[in-house]
Amino acid sequence: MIHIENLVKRYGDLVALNHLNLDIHEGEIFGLLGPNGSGKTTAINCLLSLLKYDKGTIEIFGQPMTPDNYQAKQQIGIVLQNVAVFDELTVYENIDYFCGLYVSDKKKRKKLVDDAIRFVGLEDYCKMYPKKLSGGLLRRLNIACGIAHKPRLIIMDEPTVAVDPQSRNKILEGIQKLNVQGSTIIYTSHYMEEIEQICTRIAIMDHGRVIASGTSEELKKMIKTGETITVEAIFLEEKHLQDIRSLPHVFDLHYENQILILRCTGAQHNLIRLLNYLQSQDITFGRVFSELPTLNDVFLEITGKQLRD
Ligand SMILES: Nc1ncnc2c1ncn2[C@@H]1O[C@H](COP(=O)(O)OP(=O)(O)OP(=O)(O)O)[C@@H](O)[C@H]1O
Repeated sequence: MIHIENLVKRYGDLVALNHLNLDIHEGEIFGLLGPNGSGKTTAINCLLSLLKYDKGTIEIFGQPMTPDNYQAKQQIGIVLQNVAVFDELTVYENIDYFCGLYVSDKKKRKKLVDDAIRFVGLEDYCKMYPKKLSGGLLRRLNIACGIAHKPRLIIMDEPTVAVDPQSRNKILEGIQKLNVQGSTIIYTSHYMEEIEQICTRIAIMDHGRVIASGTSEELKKMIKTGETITVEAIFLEEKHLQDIRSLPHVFDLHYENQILILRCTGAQHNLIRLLNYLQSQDITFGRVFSELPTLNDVFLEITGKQLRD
């Protein structure tokens, strides 16, 4: 459905997209995950022909995407980071206005607007003006305005930034529902939990290019980390650290402020082996937990830095 090849976008000397390649297929909830400044919004803006780029090609629905490709634009719904609604119009009127840009038939439009209102759970707020809405409700309105015309492709750029957990869950559930109803979705975020929860395929971006892509499971299989074990309130001497470092399957050890963090390759009994060792040395400790790899581990291993700022 979307083919982006070798896309380069510069802002003066800054290279925001550095030979970006992306393929997105019909039916996916495609997640673009990356830290602040990695180029997600720039990529979306180029895809929508809102920004001129320096090099590369973008195809959408099998045609080149250009500023005057209105046929393609009609089939796209956009929910951008900044809420863009009219303060002079009520909730209902706002959604009706945006839907009216695509659907002129009044009867058909009424049904679409009603569907969108139900969809984001704004039934009780139809007559309210945006200024009276909380941040979370305003975001939901922003989404309803972007998706009411039931587009084939929906692009959402960080729709949950600064949203309360209840609204966030509602938004995430809604995105999955839209996908089931037939829309392909591109979802950008720097929240890896959200991306993991809803996306069927993920591209991790850093410095304007894709550094890894696949399903969440595929991405996690690409890395060495199979398990991260944390032990709190533990006092260890250098000799212990050396012993622990040489336990089977341990490939990285971090010890600071009496917290031990061990990264192990995917193997059974890593935790038991560590606990047996601590017991054999009469070492006391507080909380212990073992975690499976996260997308942050994928990012950390590939780039050497955390996904979060
Ligand atoms: N209009 C602009 N002029 C100059 N530099 C820009 C402009 N827009 C973005 N940049 C820079 O381009 C890089 C990519 O920014 P972009 O907003 O695409 O990243 P992002 O991954 O969407 O980040 P965020 O999660 O913060 O939205 C950053 O270094 C940013 O500072």
